[in-house]
Amino acid sequence: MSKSIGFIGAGKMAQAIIGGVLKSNNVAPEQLIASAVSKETVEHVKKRFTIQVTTENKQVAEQADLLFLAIKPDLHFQIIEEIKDVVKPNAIIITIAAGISLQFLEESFARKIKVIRSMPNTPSLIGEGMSAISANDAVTEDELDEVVQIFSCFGKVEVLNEKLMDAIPAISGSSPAYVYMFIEALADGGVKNGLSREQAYTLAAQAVLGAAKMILETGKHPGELKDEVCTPGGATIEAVAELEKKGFRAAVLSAMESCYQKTKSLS
Ligand SMILES: NC(=O)C1=CN([C@@H]2O[C@H](COP(=O)(O)OP(=O)(O)OC[C@H]3O[C@@H](n4cnc5c(N)ncnc54)[C@H](O)[C@@H]3O)[C@@H](O)[C@H]2O)C=CC1
Ligand SMILES: O=C(O)[C@@H]1CCC=N1
Repeated sequence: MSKSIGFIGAGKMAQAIIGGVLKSNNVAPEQLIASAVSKETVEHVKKRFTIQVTTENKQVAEQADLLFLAIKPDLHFQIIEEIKDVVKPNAIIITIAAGISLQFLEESFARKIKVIRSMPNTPSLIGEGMSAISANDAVTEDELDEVVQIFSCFGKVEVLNEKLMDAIPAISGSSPAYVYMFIEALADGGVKNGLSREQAYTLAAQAVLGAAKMILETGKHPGELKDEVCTPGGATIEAVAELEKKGFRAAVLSAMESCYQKTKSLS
């Protein structure tokens, strides 16, 4: 990959993608450029990743073949106004924002332009991201393959019909937050039972990682894997019964519904 990759916005998610792309060794730091408003942020990003940085969004837009809009949803219109006349004619614009549709991007640029709607997540930083992407019809198959390759540098990627994109924050974009809450709660329980904090985080996080990998690598149904842990008359089924009584699954579904509705309201 020899193209220039630009990021307008250099916050948490942009840095996770930059870190993941560089970790893959498929892209050199000189190919990346990022802009942010504050000098502190650009200096921090430069020091952390040794990529090009600027406080001028137009400089990124002029240079990038693949241009990530890594800004809050409500800033898209304003920033597209700022850059739309200097974006390269064949550039592919990739938003990572919740709720920003392909139609909104096309209309904001007010011309036929190659646009991709994506929803990554923060584990991209360590190459374990999960992203979903959707392209408009101006993006060719070869270009989409190239974008998939970039996203694959920092994790798994699914190409979806855009009508499913509002569902993605709830299941994989935002869900690391709920998983961290679960790990924190597991660790609190471990500490309550006498483990050190450090031991508790290691034990809890590795159990979650291992359980997730069992689903991906064995292809077994999560219910079957759960049943394998529950010894008849044993300790696990007591915990499972308590989680059911306290509405664990219902709480997750209800949280996801709130996330989905909020995502839809952002569009
Ligand atoms: N944090 C997460 O886990 C995920 C976030 N996203 C999406 O990523 C986007 C950014 O979110 P975060 O990185 O979490 O936020 P953040 O607040 O960490 O980063 C936002 C960045 O935008 C920059 N910015 C603000 N105004 C600007 C302007 N006028 N010109 C250039 N840059 C400007 C800020 O300097 C900052 O670097 C959001 O749209 C969010 O929906 C998507 C998936 C996961
Ligand atoms: O909280 C948000 O709106 C973004 C979208 C997915 C993760 N963070």
